Amino acid sequence: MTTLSHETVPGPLPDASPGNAPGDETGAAGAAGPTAPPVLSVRDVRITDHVTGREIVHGVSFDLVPGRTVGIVGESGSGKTLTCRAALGILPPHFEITGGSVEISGTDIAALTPRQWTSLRGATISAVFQDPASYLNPSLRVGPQIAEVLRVKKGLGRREARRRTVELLRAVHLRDPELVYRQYTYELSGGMLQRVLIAAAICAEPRILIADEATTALDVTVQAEILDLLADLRESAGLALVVVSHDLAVVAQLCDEVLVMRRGHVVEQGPTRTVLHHPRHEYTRLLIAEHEQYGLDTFLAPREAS
Ligand SMILES: Nc1ncnc2c1ncn2[C@@H]1O[C@H](COP(=O)(O)OP(=O)(O)OP(=O)(O)O)[C@@H](O)[C@H]1O
Repeated sequence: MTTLSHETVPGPLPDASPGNAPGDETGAAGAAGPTAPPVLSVRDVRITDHVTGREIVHGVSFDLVPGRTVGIVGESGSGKTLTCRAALGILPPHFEITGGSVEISGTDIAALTPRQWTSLRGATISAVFQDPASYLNPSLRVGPQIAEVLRVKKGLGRREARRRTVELLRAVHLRDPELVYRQYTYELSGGMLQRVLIAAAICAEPRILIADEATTALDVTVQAEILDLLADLRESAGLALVVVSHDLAVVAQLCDEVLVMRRGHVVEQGPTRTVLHHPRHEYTRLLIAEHEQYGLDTFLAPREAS
């Protein structure tokens, strides 16, 4: 992994993902290149809320290959999280995929048994969400919670699981991993917690990581570090990433392809640069205009000249 740097900070003006040469509209090839078979294939997915009988997500499609990143942006309530939860097999109880399909490493998830889901989650597809505290048990030290996942998913013994957990905590750039291992969530800052959660999400070496607003609650500098970390993991482990964000700057920094969602529809989709430089849909233009006040224009301007 590379050293994390505050210089890549973001805020709002990062460049697209590291493998992208200027003008390369196809984006980073990452570990496997764009022609590798997709690890995640979402085809015209529709999601219905059975309480209201209404379709909430009206057809989302994308393919994700190792080492690449797909971004999903859009206003609150547009269906970004539901789409991710559908791919993870964790839709809220009264929601259901009512059209299309999701394939993980070539397997249609509709055919998976609960037992198969259990072995797939964490080991093949994993996720980091916005609120770390809600995914870690506050009454247990954080290290043993990750070690437990390693024991279950990787069959490691107690001592080896502990050793590997400390290694993972170091890999996500926590300064004193031995100490963090023994700490409780309330003892950690937001940025530290988010790193712990990333360590937990990647501990079983998944091929796909979904980061749903994973940096939203963090200040700009910590957000930059976490984004760097995700980019590092993508490069070093060939992770395929799905990044959900309301922040176009985050998407500009990390994603090869972007989907713009509004009210359950994908209104625009394509290589990140094409979408950000030449938005075709009025709503995408609006999103970009909203970001310009934070400096996305300085990201866009040099590219327009190239
Ligand atoms: N557990 C739930 N129960 C009831 N309605 C839900 C639930 N989860 C999502 N919804 C509804 O489904 C729609 C899509 O929600 P979703 O969480 O996918 O949006 P989102 O784009 O991720 O929004 P945000 O950016 O605020 O997270 C919204 O109208 C939301 O209110």
